[in-house]
Amino acid sequence: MSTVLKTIGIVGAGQMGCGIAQVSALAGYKVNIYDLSQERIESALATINGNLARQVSAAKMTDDERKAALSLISGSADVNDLAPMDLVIEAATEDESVKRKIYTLVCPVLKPDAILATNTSSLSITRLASATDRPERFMGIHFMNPVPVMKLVELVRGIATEEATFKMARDYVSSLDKTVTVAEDFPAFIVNRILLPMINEAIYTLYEGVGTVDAIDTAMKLGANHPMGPLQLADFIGLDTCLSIMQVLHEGLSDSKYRPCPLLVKYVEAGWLGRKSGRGFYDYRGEVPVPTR
Ligand SMILES: CC(=O)CC(=O)SCCNC(=O)CCNC(=O)[C@H](O)C(C)(C)COP(=O)(O)OP(=O)(O)OC[C@H]1O[C@@H](n2cnc3c(N)ncnc32)[C@H](O)[C@@H]1OP(=O)(O)O
Ligand SMILES: NC(=O)C1=CN([C@@H]2O[C@H](COP(=O)(O)OP(=O)(O)OC[C@H]3O[C@@H](n4cnc5c(N)ncnc54)[C@H](OP(=O)(O)O)[C@@H]3O)[C@@H](O)[C@H]2O)C=CC1
Repeated sequence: MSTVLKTIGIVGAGQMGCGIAQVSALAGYKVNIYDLSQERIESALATINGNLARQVSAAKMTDDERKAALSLISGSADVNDLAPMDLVIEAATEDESVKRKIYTLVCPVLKPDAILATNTSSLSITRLASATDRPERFMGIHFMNPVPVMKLVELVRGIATEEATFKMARDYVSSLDKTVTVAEDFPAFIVNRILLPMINEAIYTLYEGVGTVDAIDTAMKLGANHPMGPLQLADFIGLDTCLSIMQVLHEGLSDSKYRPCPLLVKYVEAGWLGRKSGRGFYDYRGEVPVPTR
């Protein structure tokens, strides 16, 4: 555990917020999750409990460890409950206007010396920092999905981020037994600058009829040794998040090679967001995922 930070606030009880809460509690931090509705919080706590219970069943953790971790996590739809937190990590929807509104709400509640971080996949840290009252104590702490499994965390400084802030974030990430890589504040940083164009190209490959969903995913799993096919991974990340990242790359780098595939745009417009909405390139409503094209 970090010697300075003891309490972690999380904004956004989605898939990333749950994962960050889980690994933080397992490392001994007291965690408070904030989201818009109590219903969302309850569902997040149930997800975290389910993940920990699976670890207990697989004899990877004792039931006492599960209980100890759960006892460190609380959640509420009252933003004032973030007031005592030393570090608050915003993991809400990948939409700049949503994040800006959250900072307007959260900053007045926080201790003056609290650190505010964002788990954004792509947005400018410097620009997000300008919507806070503490650009020097603001930075990107970018976890990968699924958080409990993936070893990497990208750290991204904005132009105003102080060295003390960066060091505290690095110590926190190391205390979770994760590996830090440092990225400069460019659109989508390192992992998504490389990964998302590959996923977008896989969607173009489907759109142009080069292969079916199954053919494309099998090709990349068995032909390139990827643990998930690119369309399966897109569904796992969330197609809304994939589209937002491609839009940030396209606009931020002004290069047509990052143009989001029109099929990706259509799926998001249809509300087909991948696993989290029950349908994306696969249909998740049955026993096993079924390719939709
Ligand atoms: C968009 C961004 O901003 C950045 C990103 O995150 S990009 C996405 C990066 N992530 C990836 O690329 C993931 C690629 N996929 C994989 O690595 C693997 O398919 C996977 C680790 C997700 C699953 O691996 P697998 O071998 O097929 O499955 P499985 O054997 O069931 O699971 C392996 C472990 O992961 C855990 N796991 C799997 N999915 C999980 C989830 N959603 N949440 C928590 N734990 C999970 C399992 O419990 C299991 O743990 P143990 O080894 O302790 O038992
Ligand atoms: N998915 C991925 O693979 C990765 C995502 N990220 C990044 O992490 C962040 C979260 O992504 P992810 O967890 O996948 O997204 P999800 O859609 O799973 O979760 C987002 C959560 O934020 C909540 N939310 C929306 N608006 C507000 C608000 N104003 N106040 C509080 N909570 C709000 C949503 O609530 P509701 O559903 O009610 O709107 C939802 O619970 C994004 O910035 C994303 O880019 C980073 C790494 C990997």
